[in-house]
Amino acid sequence: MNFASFEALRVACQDLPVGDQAAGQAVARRQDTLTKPRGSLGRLEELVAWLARWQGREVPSLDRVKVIVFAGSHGVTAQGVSAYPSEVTAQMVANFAAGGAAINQLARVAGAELEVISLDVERPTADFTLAPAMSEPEFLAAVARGYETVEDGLDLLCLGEMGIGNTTAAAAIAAALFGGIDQWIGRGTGVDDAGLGRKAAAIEVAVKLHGEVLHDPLRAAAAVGGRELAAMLGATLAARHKGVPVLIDGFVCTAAVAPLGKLHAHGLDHAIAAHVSAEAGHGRLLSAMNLKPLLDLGMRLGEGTGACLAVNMLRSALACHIGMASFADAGVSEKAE
Ligand SMILES: Cc1cc2ncn([C@H]3O[C@H](COP(=O)(O)O)[C@@H](O)[C@H]3O)c2cc1C
Ligand SMILES: O=C(O)c1cccnc1
Repeated sequence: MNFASFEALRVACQDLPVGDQAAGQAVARRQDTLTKPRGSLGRLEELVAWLARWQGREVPSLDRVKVIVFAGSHGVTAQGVSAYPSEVTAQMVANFAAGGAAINQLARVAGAELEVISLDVERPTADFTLAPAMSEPEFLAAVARGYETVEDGLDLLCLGEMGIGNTTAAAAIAAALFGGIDQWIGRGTGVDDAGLGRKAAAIEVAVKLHGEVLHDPLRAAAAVGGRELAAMLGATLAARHKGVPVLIDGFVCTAAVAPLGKLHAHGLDHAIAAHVSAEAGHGRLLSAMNLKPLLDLGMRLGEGTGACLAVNMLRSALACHIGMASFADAGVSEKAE
C-alpha cells in the first residue's frame, strides 16, 4: 500500500469497514446460553464479541497472534530528553533478535510470533525543535511500511515500539491533538526533574515552530512524531482493512494511533487498550480517546509488553466461550423467572 500524500492517507483513514456486527451479536447470544449467570464473565464476554466482530466470524480464533515491534531513532534526543543514550535503540534491536528482551519472553508465553521492524534506526528523524521530524514522503513511507507488515489471516495484532526519546514524541503528538503540554510529560526511561523540564521545553518550542500544521493529526504526526509511531499508525489502519483486531500497548503506542481516532469517530473500534502504563500522561490520553484499559500493572516499558500480557486474557475469554456447556446441554436449571 502506497500513500501518495497526506490527503490520500486521510481518505484511507476516513473510509473504514465497520466489521461484522452480526458475528458480534451471535457471540453475545451464545454467551447468554452458557452455564453462568448472564453477564457474569463481565468484560471477558465483550472481548469475545469484539474479536468476532473484527475477525468477521462467529467463532473467533487466536491461532495466529503476532507482536510487531517497530523501532526508530529520534533527533530530539539531542535535547537531553531521555535517561538513556540513543544508541540503545539499535542495541535493543539486536537484543530482540537474540531473544534477550522482555518482549521475547512475554511473546513466547502468550503464544505470539514476534517480528521486529527497524525503520532506519541508524538514521534519526530530524530534531523537531528545529525542523519537522519527517518530511511528508518520509512519514508516508513509514506509514506504508507499517501497513505492509500486517499479513492477511492474522487473528490478532499486538503493537510494540522501541525508540529512545519516543515518549517525548508521543507527548508532542498528544499536545498537538488534545492541547496542553505539561499533562503529557512523563519520566519515560526515568529522567529526573531537570529532564522533565527539558521534555516540556522541547515540546513548547515544537508547538510554536509547527503550530500551523498541528491542527491536522497526520501533519502533526509527521512534524513531531517518529517513524516507529507512523508505522504503528499504518499497521493499525491495515489491520482494520484486513480483519485483524489490535491490542494497543502503552503511552507511545496510544499516541501513535491517536490520529486515526481523531480522523474517524470509530477509527479505533477494532483496537483495545491492553493496559494503562505508569507513564504520567497515559491514563489521561486513554480517557481523552475513550479507551478503557484492560490491565493496570504499573508497567512502563513499551516494546508491546502490556499488549502481549493481555493476549493471555483474550485466550482465557475465548476458552470460556468455546468450551463452556450451555444450560440445555449440561442439564443446569436456568434462572427462575
Ligand atoms: C534498555 C531499554 C529497553 C527498552 N525497551 C523499551 N524501552 C522504552 O523506552 C523508550 C522511551 O523512553 P524515553 O522517551 O525516556 O527514551 C522507548 O525505547 C521505549 O520503547 C526501553 C528503554 C531502554 C533504556
Ligand atoms: O507507556 C509507554 O509506552 C512507555 C513508557 C515508558 C517508556 N517507554 C514506553
